[in-house]
Amino acid sequence: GPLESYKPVTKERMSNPEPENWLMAKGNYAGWSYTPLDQINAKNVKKLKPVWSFATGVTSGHEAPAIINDGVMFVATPYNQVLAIKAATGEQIWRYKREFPEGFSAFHVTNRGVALWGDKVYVGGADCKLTALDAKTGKQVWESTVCDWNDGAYITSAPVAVNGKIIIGPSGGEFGIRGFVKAFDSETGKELWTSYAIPAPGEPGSETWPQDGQWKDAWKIGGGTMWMPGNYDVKNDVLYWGVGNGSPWVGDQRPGDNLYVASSVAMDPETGKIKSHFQYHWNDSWDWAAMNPPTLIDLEKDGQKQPNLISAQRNGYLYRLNHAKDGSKIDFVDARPYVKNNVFKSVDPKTGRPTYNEEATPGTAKERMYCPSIWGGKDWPYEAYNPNTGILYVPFNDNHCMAYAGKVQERVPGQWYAGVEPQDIKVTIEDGFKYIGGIQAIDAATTKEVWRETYPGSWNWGSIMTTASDLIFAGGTNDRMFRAYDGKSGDLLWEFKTNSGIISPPTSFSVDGKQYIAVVSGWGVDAAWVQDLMADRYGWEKNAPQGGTVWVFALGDD
Ligand SMILES: O=C(O)c1cc(C(=O)O)c2c(n1)C(=O)C(=O)c1cc(C(=O)O)[nH]c1-2
Ligand SMILES: [Ca+2]
Repeated sequence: GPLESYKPVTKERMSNPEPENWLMAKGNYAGWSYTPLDQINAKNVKKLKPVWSFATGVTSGHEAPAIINDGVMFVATPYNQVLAIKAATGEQIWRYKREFPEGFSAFHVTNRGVALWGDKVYVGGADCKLTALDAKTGKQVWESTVCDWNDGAYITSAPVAVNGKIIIGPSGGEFGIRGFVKAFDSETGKELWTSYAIPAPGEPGSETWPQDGQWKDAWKIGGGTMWMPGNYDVKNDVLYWGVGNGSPWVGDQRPGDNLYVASSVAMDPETGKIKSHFQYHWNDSWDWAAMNPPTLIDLEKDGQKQPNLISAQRNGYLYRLNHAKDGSKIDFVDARPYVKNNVFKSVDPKTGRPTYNEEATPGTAKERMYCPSIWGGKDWPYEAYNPNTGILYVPFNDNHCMAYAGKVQERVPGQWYAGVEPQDIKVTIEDGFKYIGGIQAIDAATTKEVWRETYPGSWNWGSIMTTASDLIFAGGTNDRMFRAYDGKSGDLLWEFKTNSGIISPPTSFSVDGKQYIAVVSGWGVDAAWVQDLMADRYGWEKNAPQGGTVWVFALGDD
């Protein structure tokens, strides 16, 4: 039956999440994917055993973390389902399910999880809906429309709950969408504001788009979808959000820098106003979205304040930035490649602006080979930051490149509009490659690599979680493994083969003083797409079996 009691989620709790809970996608507003729990440690992690598992009954890629509030777990699945489960025992409390409308399809049918606020659970539907559910019963309280799926937009993101607002951005960067985020009132579902990633003519930044001529309307279909959850600076009340790739991918069909494509933006959560930005690369022509916002860190070394934003971006560079407290500016600090990038000839040490190798910049009817490929040094999976050690853990993919030649496509609402057909993309793997996927541990204070793990036979699509006991947990490989590593040395300490491959972020919680680790196994979407390609071409293992299952682990007796 329904829950008798439920602990409401307040601003105070979201700002300082209790160690026993995992109240939002990345565990805290800063985006750390870190648990303060430390019962499971390097000495005892070998005793980790599954305590329960639960088949969601759904296929397609499961990218939602298990969100936990006071012993209640919420898991979103592809195809518009949400499960509420007793976190310690695996007993189902309720299941919410909503059918897609007739004729609906989306390029990525996946979901990156729920948001919690008050006594409700919020979930985005691929068909452009944002739905509020009663946390006790799973019954719908309100539903609002975020985007128009007939136009090619769809939702995969987890919403972000800030100050009683539910904030979410749709996808559609390959369908000629003009990206945006919207905020809704958590109680009523009333739409409060919309913030576009691409300025309209006359707005600041519009001068970076064609003003006249053949491409003068490029801004209306210019991409820049804001399809991953943002991070939030609670103390200073500033939201940091990521902006995706340019549309079409071919940059010469939208001459100019194209703000705020491939940028991080700082926004006022009250109004959605963009206060400042940093653009990682201008006139994106590589599908190198900057959809993940930087991780907010607070580091001091030798009495010196360190840069307060860090991220491994899809373009293959690791960036450190400094934001003004009030969000009014974002300064470049430094950048270095963490995988091979053959496009950037240099990066201006003052501004961070790259110069390009034209030989690696595709254009209309101009085929060029570039590295990393569209999936980047790192696609959407979350990096993790351990505040005790100052180490950033980056799930990465290296040694992959691709070539394409752009063409002018007519934009038809709802249809593919990348300026190249998917079957004409030529993905190549570097001759004699030793690995593709891996994990890099990077000291945030120096950007020096501390260790790296590499996967000879797999890409890595696994978000990372780090713990107060200095372990990291990650899946992401095609062999269905879920693993624990020593965060300092990178030594593999434990692994467990699940039903399918893991592309959902691991989380941790405790009930009655006992620590658990949760992860959802369920291979699909781009991880599966690229593995099919590797199987055909390099004889890799065929795809991991499909099917979503929630796994929960705890220490056993031996
Ligand atoms: O431009 C966009 O709007 C957009 C959306 C999404 C998505 O919503 O999942 C992906 C991408 N782009 C993308 O470029 C990409 O590589 C990608 C991988 C995945 C995935 O779930 O495995 N989604 C997406
Ligand atoms: Ca994209």
